[in-house]
Formats: sequence, C-alpha cells, structure tokens
Amino acid sequence: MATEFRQSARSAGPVLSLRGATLRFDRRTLWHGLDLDVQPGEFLAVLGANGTGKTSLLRAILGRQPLSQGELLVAGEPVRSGNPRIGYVPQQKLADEGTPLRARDLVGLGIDGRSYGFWPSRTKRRRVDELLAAVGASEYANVPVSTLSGGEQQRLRIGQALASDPRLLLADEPLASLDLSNQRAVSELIDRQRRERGFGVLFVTHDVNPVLSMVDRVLYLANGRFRIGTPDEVLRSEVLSELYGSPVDVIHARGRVIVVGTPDGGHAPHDEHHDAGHEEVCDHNPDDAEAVVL
Ligand SMILES: Nc1ncnc2c1ncn2[C@@H]1O[C@H](COP(=O)(O)OP(=O)(O)OP(=O)(O)O)[C@@H](O)[C@H]1O
Repeated sequence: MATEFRQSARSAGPVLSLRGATLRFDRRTLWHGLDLDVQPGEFLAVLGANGTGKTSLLRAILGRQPLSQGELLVAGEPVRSGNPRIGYVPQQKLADEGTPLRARDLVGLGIDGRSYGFWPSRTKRRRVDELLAAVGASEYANVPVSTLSGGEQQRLRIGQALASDPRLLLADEPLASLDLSNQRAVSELIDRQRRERGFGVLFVTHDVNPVLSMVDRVLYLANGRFRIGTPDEVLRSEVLSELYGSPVDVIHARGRVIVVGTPDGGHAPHDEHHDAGHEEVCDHNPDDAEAVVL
C-alpha cells in the first residue's frame, strides 16, 4: 500500500494524508484507524474534549510523536521534524515580561529557525516586513513583544509560522485566552491567509463557534473514536450521541452551536478491553451525571 499511497498523495496533492493512523499510550487508545486527506486551502477544525488527543495529532504530524500504527504523509512525504512545509502556531504562551525580543525578531525566528542557509540581512529584513504586513503587525514591528497584547502576540506567531511559506498550517488553540474581537481578528487572519496562499489548516479548538463560518470540515475526537465531515454532517445530536456512546444534544441557537452532554457518558475511553470484546464494568449512572457543555 505504502508506495501507491505515497504516489497518489504526491500527485493528487493533499497536504496531509493519514491512513489507518492510530495513537496509543499504554493501553489507552487516543484515536484509531484515522483516514484523512486535507486538501490545499482546506480549513479543518479539530474538536474534542480535553485529553482526546488533539495536540498529540499535531505532534505526530510534526514528527515529534511516532504513530502506533498507520501512515502519515505531509505533502506526499513521510513526516520529519523541522519540515518547512509545515507552519506551527503552538498553544499560546505569553512572552515573559522584560524579554528584549521585538516583534520583528519574533517573526524573524521563523526564518532563522529553518535551515535555509545564509540570508543576507537586507533580504531577511524585507521578508520580515512582508510577513509583518501580512499579519497586520507592521505598526508595532519594533516594539518589545512582552509589552504587546495576547492578540498582537498571536498575530506575530502566525507571521512566524508563515515564514517558510508552508503548505500546511497547524494551529493549537490559537484563540485561547483572547477576547472576542481578537478571536475574530486572529481567525479571520488565518482564513484570509489560507485563501491567498492556499495552505491547508488544522485548527485545534475547544469552541468551533468563532470559526464556524470558515470551517470546511471538522474532525471530532471522542472516546478513542472520531467523526469527519462538514459541520452540518458531524455537529448533530445523533452523530455525537453515537460517537460519545451517551445522549448528547447539539443545540443551534443564533448561529452558534452548543454541544451538551454528560462528561464521559459513563463510558471509559476506547481501550484494549473493548477491542478484545470484554465489557467494561462501570458503576457510573449517566442519569446521575450533570449535563455540561462539551
Ligand atoms: N508522550 C506521552 N506519553 C503518555 N501519555 C501521553 C503522552 N502524550 C500525551 N499523552 C496523554 O494523551 C492524552 C491526550 O493528550 P493531548 O494533549 O493530545 O490531548 P488534547 O486533546 O490536546 O487535550 P487538551 O484539550 O487538554 O489540550 C492525555 O491524557 C495525555 O496525558
């Protein structure tokens, strides 16, 4: 399968291809048998509760976490760490107070951090200016990063991630701890850039609402299993109830989607016992559990 799969991924051009991808830690299976192709320019939201393996998926794509089973290609090539075809916006970490780094230095790290060989300083400066303009950060180019707001710092991280002109952008909770207007600004920035530059996006988020209008498909992870499809196909009560193995209500109100259910739903995560056909013994009564927004 491997050769055929690689050839088709290269010629047909998905920026990310997974076949039978499985990630297991000890006996816990985070996801199993994941088949997924992400096309150039596609916006895929990765959804799921805490600990379902969203960040681990990004780590696998970055070559930092080997799969337990299956195959994973980035732009038709096997994963490798430091792949310039991937831009990565890690979970938000604000710059330490007093850090002397300026906004342009942070973006420039996206160039220096890659093995491009020698960059003449004028060429690098022009490239950094282009990236700062692309993410709307030119006016604070020379300001120390630690004095900038969370939203402003996040723009710079996106600029840094775009430095290698990636074909795939991985963004891990890029809206976390941003206020509503910055959530909108940052998500619109990613949306505009993927349309202009044609890279695919994997956007990990707990709340799909800020990006609902931009998302082409969602990958929803729960209980070691997953569903992939358009938001209308996946974000439905019957689909998520089946995925969680317990009643889940998907409520659509004022253009927002709210997923309400019982955490864990009385089911243990997918593990070897289930694969072996053994019944989990569980004294948890789902009727006793409080409904929460998942
Ligand atoms: N190297 C590892 N060894 C063992 N367990 C790990 C390892 N990496 C991650 N895990 C476990 O895998 C699970 C999934 O972690 P991951 O960070 O991928 O979840 P997540 O969906 O991104 O969660 P969150 O939404 O809280 O960020 C967690 O229980 C975590 O402790």
